[in-house]
Amino acid sequence: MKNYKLTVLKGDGIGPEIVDEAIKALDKAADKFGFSVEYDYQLLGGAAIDATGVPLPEETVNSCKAADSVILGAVGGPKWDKEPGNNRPEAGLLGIRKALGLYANLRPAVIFAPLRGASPLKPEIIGESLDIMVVRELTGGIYFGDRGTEERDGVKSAFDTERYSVPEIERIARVAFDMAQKRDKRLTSVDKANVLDSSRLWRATVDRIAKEYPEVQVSHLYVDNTAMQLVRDPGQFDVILTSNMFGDILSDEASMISGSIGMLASASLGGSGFGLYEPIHGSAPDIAGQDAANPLATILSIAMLLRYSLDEPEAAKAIEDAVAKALTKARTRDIYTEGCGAKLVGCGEMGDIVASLI
Ligand SMILES: NC(=O)c1ccc[n+]([C@@H]2O[C@H](COP(=O)([O-])OP(=O)(O)OC[C@H]3O[C@@H](n4cnc5c(N)ncnc54)[C@H](O)[C@@H]3O)[C@@H](O)[C@H]2O)c1
Ligand SMILES: CC(C)[C@H](C(=O)O)[C@@H](O)C(=O)O
Ligand SMILES: [Mg+2]
Repeated sequence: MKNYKLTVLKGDGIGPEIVDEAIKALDKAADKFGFSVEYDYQLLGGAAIDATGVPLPEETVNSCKAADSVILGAVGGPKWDKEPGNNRPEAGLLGIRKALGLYANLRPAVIFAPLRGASPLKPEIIGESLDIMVVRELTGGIYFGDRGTEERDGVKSAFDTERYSVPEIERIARVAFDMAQKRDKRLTSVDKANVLDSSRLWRATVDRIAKEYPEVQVSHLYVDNTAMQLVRDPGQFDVILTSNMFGDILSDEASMISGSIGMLASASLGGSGFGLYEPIHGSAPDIAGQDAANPLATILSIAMLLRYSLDEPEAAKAIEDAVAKALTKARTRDIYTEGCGAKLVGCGEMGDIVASLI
């Protein structure tokens, strides 16, 4: 029997609640499809600061490097907001992405049919279906450029630098083009080339890589226009290729079209089979500990893990099908609407229902 070794980083806030439900689904899928999973639980973020003084302990990095892949909940919360920038929980998250070389972040925004009424967009705007893949560069750009705070002549200032090299753009562009080639063959590269040098290099590099993929139809949009187009006509997008910060912002926007940020999964990959799987949302301190969080983004991240890293496509599909079925029976608060026909449940019950349907 195949045995997979996974490092699990529950993190903070709702992190432990949603990860527990995701593990339930994975264990059920393992039973059903005949493989086993070993978990190594490690600390990241605020939980790691409390226990060790730093958001990314070396033991965590070592465990992740020795694992087949990593499952992550979310990090951060008001308790640690006063930590210096390089010791915040979020610095731990950026640190683990960088340490593992996970430069490609896939964030699929799909709408499950039962949730059409939960989307803030009108049905005629959503159209028949919605299936957008945001490909976000994850280990470069302004998140990792030179930064600092300084004071001159009594005036304080701070700066962060957006910097991209040609090889960084080339490798993320290839991920997005490969993805588009397997999907509807439409790729939109999003930048701010009317203002930023880094975006002009991005655009020129994407155009050069595009020549390797003659079947893929490429367009370029400015990020401000993209934010508007996503709610005007989301169906125009297939694959969106963009930088670290623009991808962060646009994927939160795209998530809402699918009904809730609690629905959007993600895979962070580095060119090998190894990956880190996490929901795109944060630690939601406002609902932590209330059994109110939607665990489906994390459960759907497990489906991505099974598909992209563990090569268990049938188990992945079984989880996605179970989520689709579960949505007709039960909903957490964020996706519940009056008259939807499903019952209002907490995080734990939602996880139980999904697991029972696998
Ligand atoms: N990947 C990560 O670990 C990650 C991502 C984003 C934010 N954060 C951190 O999380 C903390 C809170 O940030 P924020 O409030 O801006 O973003 P957030 O995503 O945590 O929450 C935004 C809103 O969405 C709701 N929400 C999020 N996930 C939900 C879920 N699964 N089910 C139901 N509702 C959900 C929250 O209740 C909140 O109202 C901050 O410390 C931030 O830095 C971490
Ligand atoms: C918490 C933060 C560092 C993180 C990011 O900006 O990448 C989050 O918003 C995300 O989308 O995963
Ligand atoms: Mg984000």
